[in-house]
Amino acid sequence: MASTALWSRGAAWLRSCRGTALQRGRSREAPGVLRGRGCCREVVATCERYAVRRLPFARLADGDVAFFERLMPGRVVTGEEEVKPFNVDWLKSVRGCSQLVLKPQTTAEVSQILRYCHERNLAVNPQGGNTGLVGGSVPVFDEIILSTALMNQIISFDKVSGILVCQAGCVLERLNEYLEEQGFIMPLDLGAKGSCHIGGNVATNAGGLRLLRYGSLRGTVLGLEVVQADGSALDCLTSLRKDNTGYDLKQLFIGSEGTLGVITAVSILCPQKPKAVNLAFLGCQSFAKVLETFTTCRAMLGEILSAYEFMDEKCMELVERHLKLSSPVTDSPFYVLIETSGSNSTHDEEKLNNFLEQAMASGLVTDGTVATDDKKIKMLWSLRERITEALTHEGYVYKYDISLPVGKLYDLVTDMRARLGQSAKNVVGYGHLGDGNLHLNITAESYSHSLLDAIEPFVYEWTARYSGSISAEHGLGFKKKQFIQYSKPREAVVLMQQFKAMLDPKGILNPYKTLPSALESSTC
Ligand SMILES: O=C(O)CC[C@@H](O)C(=O)O
Ligand SMILES: [Zn+2]
Repeated sequence: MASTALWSRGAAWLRSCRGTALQRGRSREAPGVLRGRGCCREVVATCERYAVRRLPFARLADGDVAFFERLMPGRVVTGEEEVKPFNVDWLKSVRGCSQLVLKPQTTAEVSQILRYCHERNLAVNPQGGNTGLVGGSVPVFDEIILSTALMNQIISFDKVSGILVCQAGCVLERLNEYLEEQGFIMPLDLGAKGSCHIGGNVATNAGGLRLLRYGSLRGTVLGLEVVQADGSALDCLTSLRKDNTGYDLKQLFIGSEGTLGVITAVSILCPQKPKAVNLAFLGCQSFAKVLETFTTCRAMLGEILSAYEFMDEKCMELVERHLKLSSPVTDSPFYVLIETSGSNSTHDEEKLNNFLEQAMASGLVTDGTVATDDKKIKMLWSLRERITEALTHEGYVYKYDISLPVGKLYDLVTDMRARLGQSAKNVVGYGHLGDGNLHLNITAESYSHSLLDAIEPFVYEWTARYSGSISAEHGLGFKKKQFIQYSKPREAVVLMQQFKAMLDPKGILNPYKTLPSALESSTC
């Protein structure tokens, strides 16, 4: 974590980067190229704001397309309409201008694609299910899109060890369904499970709803197969739980957002499917009570506690209004979801009931409902999982994914609300309280530069003041990369840039993402 002194230096570093590069950016090609190719207003604005300009990669030529068509006939997409959905992120806030999507099926094909692009100096945007929220999964300019959509084979599952080996393009929910049939589950669960790919999950080190119980992918991913920028395959696809031979290289690729290599296969340790799952959905009258309820339930439920999520009343109002869902618990400023996963339903229900009785008696909780059957559990989870979707109905959404000491989590929402007053439509807070992860979302009718100025860098300064992280689980992608120094000291960023330069000397892999580029930092 960056110390306060380093952070102050970091802020000055950022300001000087913006000043210098902006002036250069204006006189060069980026904004013109973007406008000419129909990029959306926000990406033009963001490129101007952070002086992102197209790096001197080669431009796609007819000969390149012909090469790929020979390599994988029928899996090369060039039609403008067909390429369109791959060019825009799920939030529709970042839009690239790629003219080519490649859909390899094998690691050998990924190798051949990257070897060719490396030689030709063509930039590549690796893309999984395209569910990212920071503009990391779509091209910024005309990068070739390398989609893992057809790399969707399960390679093996070992029932004794619970280790699954699969290709990177497997959809998370499909993997979970497959495992459930064998009495196991994925250690990861998130709202986008129906479309996100496991390779993308690993590349962003996605956190999600089960992290409290099963830990992060940094612990559950045992091995990776990665294709490097020059096309050479790196086989670290071990299924060993213990392996202390040299550096753990896979960790470098977990959370690297496709900037260091393309993940083609994953080996992952999967937990046993719990025999009994219960869900309590409760109303609390203050955030202090949300915190105390967490402390109490953790102490009383012990190892069967598998999730502790919270949302504020504004989230609930939007979910009910836009998605026509109806909450069985109402009239509370805060709501919490407490999930238990265990092996004995009688024992677990008894523990949960004891906790609920105490929580009600002491006034921690004022209302609530408990679900033990699948249908009701799913319905209650959807009130929390679909907040992201509900927010998109409100107009433009400014998203922040912050790690903080748990006691400070909601203060940021309150301070932001006071700061923005009527200039924002909604300022809402929800997230993975058990992991100290706040999702602060601000909505407005449409994108506005002045509202962004009121939010940033205030939100990052606030986070750094309490030694938090400006990206808990979504990554930095395109939208947040210029703010990395609020959470990392300059020395760490320089080291990261050195790793990038070593593994991808031409910078062809997911350029303009995750790190302030060497070009920009060299101007500082
Ligand atoms: O939309 C968001 O800000 C959060 C999305 C996701 O991480 C969640 O926890 O629902
Ligand atoms: Zn989340």
